[in-house]
Amino acid sequence: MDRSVAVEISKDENGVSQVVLRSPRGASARISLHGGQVRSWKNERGEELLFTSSKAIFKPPAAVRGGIPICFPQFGNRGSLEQHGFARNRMWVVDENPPPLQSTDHSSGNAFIDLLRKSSDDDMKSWPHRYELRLRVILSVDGYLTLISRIRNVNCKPFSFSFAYHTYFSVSDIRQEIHLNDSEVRVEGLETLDYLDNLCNRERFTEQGDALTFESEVDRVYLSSSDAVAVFDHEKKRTFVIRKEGLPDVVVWNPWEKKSKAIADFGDDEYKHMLCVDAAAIEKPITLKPGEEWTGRVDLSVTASLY
Ligand SMILES: O=P(O)(O)OC[C@H]1O[C@@H](O)[C@H](O)[C@@H](O)[C@@H]1O
Repeated sequence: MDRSVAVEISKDENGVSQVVLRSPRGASARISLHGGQVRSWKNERGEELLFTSSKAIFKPPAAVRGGIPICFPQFGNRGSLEQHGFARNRMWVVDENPPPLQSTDHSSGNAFIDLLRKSSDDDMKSWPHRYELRLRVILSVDGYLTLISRIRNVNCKPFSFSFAYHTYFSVSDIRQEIHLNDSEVRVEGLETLDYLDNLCNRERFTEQGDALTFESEVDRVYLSSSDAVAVFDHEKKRTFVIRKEGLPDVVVWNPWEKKSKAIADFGDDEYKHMLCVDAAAIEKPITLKPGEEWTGRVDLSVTASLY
């Protein structure tokens, strides 16, 4: 594929560069250099697959409420840094000459872009470590989205970090109570796992249900999950499949009614139409010695449901 056709670089309304990837069949993904954040992922019919709040603030430095913000080097408030770390609030650059990635074959016509964030003096004030964070975003011919992050320690001492692809999926209506007979939105692949409940001081519980359905606020970190998790959306007749490598944990978050009202850049009723399911490394932070590199990969696919 002629890469120049599949990848466009332009500026958004705030003058921030953004990259649009297009598949030959009409799917697209838009990535902003603000936060290295995937802002949009559309299928071949032009339907948006990621949620973005109608109250999202697009002016840097705040992260945009929606899409796929990158949480690094901290997840949530589990540390002394700002919530979810600083990577999502910083400017990234296009990496014109990234080191080769062994695992991925792009010869089949996938569109992709490489972004880079290097530690700045600002970062060093709160987190005194030199790092390079590379992100490759790939849109396959089928319209599937792959994000591969590589973090390298370019320091002379070890450091540890947490990481998450904080993925806001767009769903029809998450509320179980309005669906009498069926779970319109449910998550499978987390059955029997232990999780840390952020709503109960991170206490550890074991998932009992066959599938996760939703009737109130959820804020959990599922531990050591299998490498595939699925989000079924009955009404939209589609299923997201999240496959991951190097990312043992899965965050599931929905703020529900009361919390939504307390989030300034989030509409009061928008909780009904979003669900965050994040591939992440949280419980056991990753430690890198000088010169070492870590890779965390997520593959997001969406299929039409068969029911
Ligand atoms: O408002 P933020 O910083 O984007 O975070 C949103 C949520 O992100 C989730 O991943 C966390 O588990 C929640 O605790 C948090 O409230």
